[in-house]
Amino acid sequence: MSTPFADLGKILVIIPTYNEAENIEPIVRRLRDAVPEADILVADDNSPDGTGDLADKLAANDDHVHVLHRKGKEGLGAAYIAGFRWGIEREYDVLVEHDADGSHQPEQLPRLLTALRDADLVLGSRYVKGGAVQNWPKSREILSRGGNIYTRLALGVPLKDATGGYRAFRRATLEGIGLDAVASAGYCFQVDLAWRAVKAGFRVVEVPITFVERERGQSKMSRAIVIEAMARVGKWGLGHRARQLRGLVRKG
Ligand SMILES: Nc1nc2c(ncn2[C@@H]2O[C@H](COP(=O)(O)OP(=O)(O)O[C@H]3O[C@H](CO)[C@@H](O)[C@H](O)[C@@H]3O)[C@@H](O)[C@H]2O)c(=O)[nH]1
Repeated sequence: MSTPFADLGKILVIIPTYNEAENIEPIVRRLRDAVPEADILVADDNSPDGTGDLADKLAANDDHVHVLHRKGKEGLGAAYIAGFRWGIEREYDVLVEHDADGSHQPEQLPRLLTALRDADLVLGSRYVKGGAVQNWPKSREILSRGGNIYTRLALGVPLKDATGGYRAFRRATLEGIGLDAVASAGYCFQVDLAWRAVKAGFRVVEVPITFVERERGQSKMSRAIVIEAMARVGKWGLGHRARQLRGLVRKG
């Protein structure tokens, strides 16, 4: 039987988890309902609350669900890189990033996949027309909007939401940007990948999503993650501007 996204090939949704015991079952169920042909990979960093065991139980009852057990908490970026490698080895054609906590709505995944037909990377965007955030503390929204302004100024990327984490990649995009070179551990990993894709000339498209603040469990956002992002993006920006300047001098 043909499925709505059969033309895109094999789809893998990667869910990184650290202490998401209350969230993992409902999010997997919603994803399975929203896009039944997609496989799911839970990339768990040995969560003390038993998320990995719960994911194993889901996998035991559903061939579409898989679990990657990692040895300990190494950050969101490292968990995604491991998940991407797992999916690339198994020749998935589309690899999706998806939070476990309900911030990303599985029901909006068809929108991202539809847009991927004419793109190499689709970013779920809170800050394009039609996008939104729901129930976020004002401080978090200011941090997120500020982070995106900082990114645009530093790197000159024409993206409204380069920090968001709801995305669909073609396998060729991940292969083309070279995962070996990605060193960001925390959420700045999102900027890192988007920027590399833009620089490499891939078609990057933003589609509106509604990001909903989690109801259960806790965000892993920390001061260290913010500092890593500011330092790395600032450093990349300086390098980028220096290269531009050298180019101008050479031309002049
Ligand atoms: N395996 C693993 N998973 C992790 C880790 N840190 C966070 N996660 C998982 O990554 C997802 C997002 O983590 P949260 O801590 O809930 O993220 P957030 O603060 O809501 O941040 C979200 O929005 C940011 C932009 O505003 C995004 O940059 C970020 O990627 C994420 O989507 C959740 O499924 C969480 O369990 C880690 O070290 N290891």
